[in-house]
Amino acid sequence: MILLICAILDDQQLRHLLHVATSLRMRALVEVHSQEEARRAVEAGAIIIGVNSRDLTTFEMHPYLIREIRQTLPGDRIIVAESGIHSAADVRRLARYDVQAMLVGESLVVSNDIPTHVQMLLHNANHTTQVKICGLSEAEHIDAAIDAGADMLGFIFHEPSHRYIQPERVSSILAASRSYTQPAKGQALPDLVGVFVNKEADYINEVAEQVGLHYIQLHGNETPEFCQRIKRPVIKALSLQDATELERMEAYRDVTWRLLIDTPTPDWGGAGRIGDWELASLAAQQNKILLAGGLTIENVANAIQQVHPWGIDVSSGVETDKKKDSQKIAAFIAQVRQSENISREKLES
Ligand SMILES: O=C(O)c1ccccc1NCC(=O)[C@H](O)[C@H](O)COP(=O)(O)O
Repeated sequence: MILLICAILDDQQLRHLLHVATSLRMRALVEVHSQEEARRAVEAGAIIIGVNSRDLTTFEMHPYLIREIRQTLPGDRIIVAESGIHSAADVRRLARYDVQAMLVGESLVVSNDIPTHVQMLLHNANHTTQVKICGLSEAEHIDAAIDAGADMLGFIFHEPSHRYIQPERVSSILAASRSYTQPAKGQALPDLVGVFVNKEADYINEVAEQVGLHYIQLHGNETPEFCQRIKRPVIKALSLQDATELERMEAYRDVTWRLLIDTPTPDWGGAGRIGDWELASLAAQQNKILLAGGLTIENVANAIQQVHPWGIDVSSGVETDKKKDSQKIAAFIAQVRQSENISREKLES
């Protein structure tokens, strides 16, 4: 394998060296550090694209660059995340961006125990469950979610819900969150998810831009065609009534980022009711799903063990009297991580 750094090659050189590599049956890792370089790499025909978070001229780190660049790269390329990969949270973040490989240097060099560090990175790349805390509306609960290691934060833009938050308020509560504005060392910032029910596509795209949402969760009757009009990766919530409905998922597979399996309820979602985990586990065998509906500190370990979802989504289960509860948020996420450690120990024994 050879390394071709986009920043020091013009288009002609890049194409030529890719051609030479292919003719010698070598593979090329084409490294990029901007959207423009990513576009050039794709146009030159690069198959393996490395997104380096480190700016090689200033050595400054841009850990969230990969989130933006990944969304514009075609799904058939092999994506390698490069630089700044230290913690479990860093690796879970990369798993979320569907990168296929990671290139780790510094964190191994400075580690006192390289085998354990490698094991930790691999475990988090392959066996962790993404956690989304949904229905947030106060800075203190955003702090609690980030401190506990939440992977995604959800905001409800559905007016009839008691969890409704005005889009303009999201920026102010994020600005008021100490953990969001000044994350501790080793802490990765979660991605922001906006939850909408049967809203116009233009409105959703506008709110996404205004708030800086990373993902859009569509929780109503939105069709696969509608999902394609959304300018951010879509999480489509589906409430499956029975096994015949598993076919319905297929129509959404190519036009969404993830599917979320929720319990059918008249108010669309967030009702705190457990769904059919057997059905969800069939769905999880076919797709990377988020499991939602009535998850709590008490039942989440069983849910993960039975369903094997890619991620889980909770709202009511981390509330007391219909308000988010920081202690429950922390205990819920701790429970998820503990259940992963138990499964890892089982795998290793
Ligand atoms: O939370 C709401 O009020 C809500 C209203 C309308 C559509 C979706 C809604 N929530 C989405 C979620 O919070 C989750 O995706 C999921 O339904 C979790 O629910 P819960 O059973 O409360 O954990």
